[in-house]
Parts: sequence; structure tokens; C-alpha cells
Amino acid sequence: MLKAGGHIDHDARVITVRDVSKSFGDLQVLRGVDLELFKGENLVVLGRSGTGKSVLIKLISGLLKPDTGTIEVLGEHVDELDEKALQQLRLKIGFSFQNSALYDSMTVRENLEFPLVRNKRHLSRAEINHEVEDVLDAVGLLHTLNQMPSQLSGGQRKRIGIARTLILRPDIMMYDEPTAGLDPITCIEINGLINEVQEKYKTSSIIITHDLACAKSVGDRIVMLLDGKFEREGSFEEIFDTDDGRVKPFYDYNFIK
Ligand SMILES: Nc1ncnc2c1ncn2[C@@H]1O[C@H](COP(=O)(O)OP(=O)(O)OP(=O)(O)O)[C@@H](O)[C@H]1O
Repeated sequence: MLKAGGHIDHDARVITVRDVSKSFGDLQVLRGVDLELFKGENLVVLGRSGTGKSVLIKLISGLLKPDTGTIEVLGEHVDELDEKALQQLRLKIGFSFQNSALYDSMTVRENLEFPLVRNKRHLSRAEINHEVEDVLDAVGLLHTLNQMPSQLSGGQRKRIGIARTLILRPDIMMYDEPTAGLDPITCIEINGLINEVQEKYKTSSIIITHDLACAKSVGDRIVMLLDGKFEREGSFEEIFDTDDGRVKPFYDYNFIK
């Protein structure tokens, strides 16, 4: 079943990838990938390790150039932008990656202020305080404002990491394995948070995950990278309604068949 989906604007594409290929030497990773992300959509990307999910994110954010094909993000042709324009574009994309750790020597407040002070220098002290408290409240952790990261649980640190990404009010969120290494209850909380973020901040998101409970809970649509292309696309049920030996094991392993 699809999520309600009323928040998605199918007339507005925030990312359009067309016929993109990428090789490293003899290794062809992507072979004519097509992908779109609609405004307000949570799109889950599945695929085995090493199939090119991170390469795709790097292409979308202009860290790598495609060999062939075009990539449009928020109306800009990424492959035609210079470094300065790319940096401006990247400010509109929030990256919530596994290695985006908090600074241990800073309080939660200082961690959250950091991107603002660096990127939005015109803000007053009162505006910074307001922004910090708003995102912290959005992730349900206002009470941790003056705590150190070491005083928080792994799940709480993950939430603060998401808040730190949200504080620049990105149009697009990229979540890389948001539930990896977390216990099942914390996973459920993080999935709920991803959906709340979508509702509150109207973000469009790409969520890379191997966790099918996460995919089912957050995905408006799911795509699966197989042999360098998105060969399967649809709702959770549609994706796994197949005997394809490249797809079934994902389901069977996650749901212990
Ligand atoms: N800069 C690079 N130079 C050479 N090879 C690369 C480079 N970046 C990625 N690759 C190769 O491209 C392939 C796809 O890598 P990628 O990191 O995108 O996989 P992934 O789908 O994100 O995997 P995982 O689920 O394990 O994170 C791998 O074989 C990797 O070694």
C-alpha cells in the first residue's frame, strides 16, 4: 500500500536524472539510469552493496560528473554548473549520512548553530536561537539543548544530526542508511521522524536503505538499482511482487522467510 501521498506534487520535479552512465576504468557502475524525485516525495532507493547508490548521490550533488546523460536538480543542470554554483546548490540539499557525526566537544546548541553561523551570517543572535530551538523541537529533543553529545543515546544523536541538517532548511534531504546500527524501537522512531520532517518542512527526500521496514514505513515510492539501472519501481508491495532472484532475497532476509 502507498502512503497517503497527498503531499506530493507530481507536476513539480526537484530531481530529474536522464540516461546517466558512469564507469570507473573498466567497471561500469551505472548504465543509463533514469530517475525523478517529485516535490514533497519520499523516494526510497534499494540496491545491493556496490551497485552505485552512493555514486548516484555524488552525481546528483555534482561531486562526480556523469560519462553520459543529464542531471537536473531544483531547475539547474548540475553538469553545467561551476564550483561556486554547485556549492550554492548543495546548500539546498541536506545530507544525513552515517559518518556525519556531531562534534563531541560542542553542546547540542553549538552543534546546531555551527552550520547557521557558517552559511547564514546575516542572522541575529535571536534568529539563531529561534532556528536552533525550532529544529530541536521538531526532532523532539528541546530538553537536550545544553547537553553534550556523549550524554545522549545513539538514537538521540541521530535525531540531532538530522536537526543539524534541517537547520539550513534544505529543499531536498538525502538520508544514507538512516536506521543502520540502531535497535528496532529507535528505528521506528527514526522512520517516524523522517515522515514528520517531510510533513513539517515539505522536503523532498531520497532515502537509501537496506532496512525494508524503513522502506515500507517512509517510502511513497521505491526504486531498486539492479545491474546499473532502476529496473523496478513502485509501491513496497509492487516492488516485491516478483520471483526475480535479484529481488526476492531482500524481502526474505528482512522478513525471515
Ligand atoms: N571514485 C571512485 N573510483 C573508483 N571506483 C569507485 C569510485 N566510487 C565508487 N566506485 C566503485 O563504484 C561501485 C559502486 O560504489 P557505491 O559506493 O556507489 O556503492 P553503494 O551502492 O553505495 O554500496 P553500499 O550499499 O555498500 O554503500 C563500487 O564498486 C565502488 O568501488
